[in-house]
Amino acid sequence: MEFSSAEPFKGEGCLSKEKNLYITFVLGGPGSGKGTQCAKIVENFGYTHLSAGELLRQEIASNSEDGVMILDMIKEGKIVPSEVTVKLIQKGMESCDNGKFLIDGFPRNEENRTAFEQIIGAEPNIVLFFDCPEEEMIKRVLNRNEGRVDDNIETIRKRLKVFAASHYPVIDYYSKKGKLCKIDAIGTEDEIFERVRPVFAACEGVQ
Ligand SMILES: Nc1ncnc2c1ncn2[C@@H]1O[C@H](COP(=O)(O)OP(=O)(O)O)[C@@H](O)[C@H]1O
Ligand SMILES: Nc1ccn([C@@H]2O[C@H](COP(=O)(O)OP(=O)(O)O)[C@@H](O)[C@H]2O)c(=O)n1
Ligand SMILES: [Mg+2]
Repeated sequence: MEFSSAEPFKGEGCLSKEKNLYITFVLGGPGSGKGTQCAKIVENFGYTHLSAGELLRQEIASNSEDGVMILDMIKEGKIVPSEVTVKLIQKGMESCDNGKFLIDGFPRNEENRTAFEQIIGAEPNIVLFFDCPEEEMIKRVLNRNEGRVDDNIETIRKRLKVFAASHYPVIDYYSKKGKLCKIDAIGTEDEIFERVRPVFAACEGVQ
């Protein structure tokens, strides 16, 4: 486990002036189990879960100005312009008293990463990366059954290509900073959570 950063981040951004932020980015390909494990982390460690994809889907559902553009991008498996996504994450963070956030499905590329740093003015304490083989991710997404427009084989293939092309620089960046915690995402949901638990249990004492 390459992970060292346990201190809460006290930066210059508007959010971080108001409260101690403790931010975890949760990364992994489509179907790697990010949302499933986030629910368990929330249950056990009291974090606020902000899924970038979910925030974007809510924006589509609310018929906002950007909704049509976001829907087009999601249908094609493309990454929505970072400013749009980061503003939604910012709203989610600001509307919450708790400073402990799980930011799921973000940053998906370097542009996402730098936009977060610029707009929020904070960086993550930990980055979880769920490492899962493509065939397993395809199987899980096709069985997901949540009625999502992007859970079909054609869009999954596109999303996997985007993932393969864009995630590595982000992972590498946080690995070099000693913040990356890579989790083997094969196994039952409970088995995987037992790999996740120690990461958060180790931080309990310093929050
Ligand atoms: N360890 C696991 N083994 C088998 N299926 C899983 C596992 N974890 C999650 N799933 C299922 O796989 C699908 C994708 O999981 P999800 O948490 O939505 O992944 P992600 O948010 O990374 O796309 C869901 O239907 C979920 O119930
Ligand atoms: N940071 C992000 C996260 C999601 N998205 C879009 O939202 C889609 C669904 O993201 P998601 O995180 O809900 O998907 P899963 O990995 O959970 O299957 C992605 O394929 C992108 O089109 C984005 O553009 N930027
Ligand atoms: Mg998800």
